[in-house]
Amino acid sequence: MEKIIQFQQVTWRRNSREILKDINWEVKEGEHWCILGLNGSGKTSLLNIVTGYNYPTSGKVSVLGNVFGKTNIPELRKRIGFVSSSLDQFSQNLHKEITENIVVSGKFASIGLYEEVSEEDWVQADQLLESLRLSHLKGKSYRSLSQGEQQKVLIARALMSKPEILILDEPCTGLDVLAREEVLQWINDVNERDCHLLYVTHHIEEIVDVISHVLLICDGEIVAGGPKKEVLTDERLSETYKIPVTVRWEDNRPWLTVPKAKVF
Ligand SMILES: Nc1ncnc2c1ncn2[C@@H]1O[C@H](COP(=O)(O)OP(=O)(O)OP(=O)(O)O)[C@@H](O)[C@H]1O
Repeated sequence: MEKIIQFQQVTWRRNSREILKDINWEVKEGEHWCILGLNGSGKTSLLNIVTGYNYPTSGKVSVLGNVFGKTNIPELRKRIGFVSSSLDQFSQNLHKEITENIVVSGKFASIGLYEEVSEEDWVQADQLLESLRLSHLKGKSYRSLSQGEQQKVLIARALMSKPEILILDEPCTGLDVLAREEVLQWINDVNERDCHLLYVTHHIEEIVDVISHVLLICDGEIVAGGPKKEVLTDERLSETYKIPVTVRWEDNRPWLTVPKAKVF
């Protein structure tokens, strides 16, 4: 089985502080991972190594068969889709655009359309919108969409370049309960493509069926990584979140209970 991501004894140091420590992690073909950890635990730093924005201080990294240090990172990045709230920095441009323009722009890693779009690209965007059940949003400006629809459009945009890895960094932040369930169900359904999800969240109940594996990080170190049912235990999550917690499963989805906390 091909390895999609492989970290071997990876550390990442900044200002003489070890932010990631001795990370050993493997994502294999067909696996979809969720990454959990407190604020500042190192999730973004880890993902920035996958996308080549951070370079490991020591250790070995390979992504999609490319060994870091011997590979063309910009070329590799074209094979990785990324949806994060940091896209907000483009929001002024984004809000004016209509759905299909935003989706097709995913081909060029831009927000506005500055390059010639071929007939083929429009057909692909059209097919994508249809297969993702988003055709009804065509012609509508981004600003007129609900937050849930906006998230779906950004994910569709990331899929336009047919990524082999899709990073979703807290895609449900800011959504109300109903919109969140809709987006989660949609992610669950649409992920029948040859694309490996890396899903970051602070809410374990967002670990829907499609996510097969979980990585727990605490203070830059891996607490556990593996099949979700093995990893999401009271003990390991309590260690990750530094507070006693209990997990219960409902319809194959985990939920967290936190005991009454002392508020200082
Ligand atoms: N470029 C950098 N230089 C110095 N320190 C950094 C850098 N990037 C991240 N850090 C520090 O590394 C630690 C881990 O940060 P990181 O953003 O990876 O955490 P995170 O788990 O993604 O947090 P959050 O859930 O809040 O997004 C933090 O203490 C952060 O301040």
